[in-house]
Amino acid sequence: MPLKPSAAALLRDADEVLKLAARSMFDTFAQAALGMLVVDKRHRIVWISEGYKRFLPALGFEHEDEFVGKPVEEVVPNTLMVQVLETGQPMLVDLLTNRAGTFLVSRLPLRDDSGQVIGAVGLVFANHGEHHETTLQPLMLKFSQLQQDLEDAQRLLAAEQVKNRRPKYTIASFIGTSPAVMEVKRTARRAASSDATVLLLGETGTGKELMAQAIHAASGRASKPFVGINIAAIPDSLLEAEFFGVAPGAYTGADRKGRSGKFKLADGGTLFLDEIGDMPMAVQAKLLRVLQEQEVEPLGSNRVERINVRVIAATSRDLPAMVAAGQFRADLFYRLNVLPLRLPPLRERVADLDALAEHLLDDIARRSHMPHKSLSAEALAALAQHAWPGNARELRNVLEQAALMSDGMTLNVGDLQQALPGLQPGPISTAPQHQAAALMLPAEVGHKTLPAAVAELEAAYIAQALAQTGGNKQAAAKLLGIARATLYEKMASKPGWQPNV
Ligand SMILES: Nc1ncnc2c1ncn2[C@@H]1O[C@H](COP(=O)(O)OP(=O)(O)OP(=O)(O)O)[C@@H](O)[C@H]1O
Repeated sequence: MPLKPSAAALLRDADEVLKLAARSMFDTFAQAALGMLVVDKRHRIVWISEGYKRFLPALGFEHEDEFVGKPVEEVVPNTLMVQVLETGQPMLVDLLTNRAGTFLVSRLPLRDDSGQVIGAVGLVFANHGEHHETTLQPLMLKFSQLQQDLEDAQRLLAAEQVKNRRPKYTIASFIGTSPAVMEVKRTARRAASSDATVLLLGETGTGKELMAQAIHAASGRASKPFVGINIAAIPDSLLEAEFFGVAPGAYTGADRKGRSGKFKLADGGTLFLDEIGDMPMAVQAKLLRVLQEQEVEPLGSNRVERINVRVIAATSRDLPAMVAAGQFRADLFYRLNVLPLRLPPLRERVADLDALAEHLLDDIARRSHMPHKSLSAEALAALAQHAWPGNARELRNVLEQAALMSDGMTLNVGDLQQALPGLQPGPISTAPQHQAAALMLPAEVGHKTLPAAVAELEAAYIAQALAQTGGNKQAAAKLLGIARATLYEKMASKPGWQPNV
């Protein structure tokens, strides 16, 4: 009768079997996997299998001894081995993507007799690029298909974004015929015909972004993208990635596949840098280099990419004062200030108020599917009294609220006061009467040509009609016996036209 083994002997045997099993499994995995590596608890690679050596060139290493001994996170981009060491939790199946390719991997912690994590083993089972006859092939094929679908979707999205980046505005969309605006538009047309950097200066809401899009649309780059970036809206720590992009494998998380920066997205077109005065000094130095070299280096890459981008910058801040205070680099300021364009605040071009309000009310009606509402002459006179610190944007908001809250088709001072409680009624100008009086026939003909005299009479006659109809252009056109469009044309052709102010 065979001897019954003692409990102690059984335990010893089991321990032996387990050790043997562990060693044999280790050898089996080392052979079955494409590659295998072992790290110690301080993250250092202590061993790699024969198969793993195939990945070294793609990871940027020629010899095993340059790789072994290094912390794993430094030499294998995007690895999560450190997480396994820190949590002691295995990751049985994961996809790892880095500059060597995409791989199906497993990561297992190694523990000592007391259960302490003393290291980890990483196994590479399948390489997405290679088609091995393995049981994992269906899974990798599925992954391959999904990745292809994702790339197709990204390409479609990028094409859509380029379409959406086409500018919405032209120089004619910048409403206004006051002398200040006519001068701005003339300079903008000149700017559009060159590739020089434009610096748009002006208070908030004066139309800097609109003008940037308009210059792009009138330039030779109109068919290429217009890309805008609001520097004030982006945290300082993310600005560089936003501008210059991120190389694949440089980061984990959302950026692990890399992404293009705004400079690259705007290649061939125009990059609009809004709120340039809010740019941190460290990024200013890098921006200056990109503007001078027309080259960008994505974060985490050691390759520079050539770009061809026209820059339009804008700010509402006093850049020369910031330069004097050491808050803005003088060299960058001079590099940006090639073609400065100052957009006048609304209070300096009250003559445009009527046309701008009319345009904005038209736009508000179109977007909200409401009927078009007009302003009474008193309402317009009251608007002319206001200082408009928020400029056209503030005017738009006031008109939008007033249009929404009022029932009638004509907005009066009371309607506007609901949206802008401090609004004061203003005097209605009697200028047309003065002009009409001044048009009495002179004692002698000669100091004015006939066309000039006719134009003067026409302007005064139109002004008189508008005054009589309380600024209602439809009614004024009727009184004058011309079409409304003709009236607009005539008004637009007269710089500085101030019918009601
Ligand atoms: N001259 C103009 N003609 C027509 N619309 C205008 C004009 N100026 C401004 N607007 C309108 O006013 C709003 C604000 O303009 P925009 O965003 O271009 O101003 P901004 O100067 O860039 O402002 P911020 O400095 O606050 O960014 C927009 O809806 C724009 O279409």
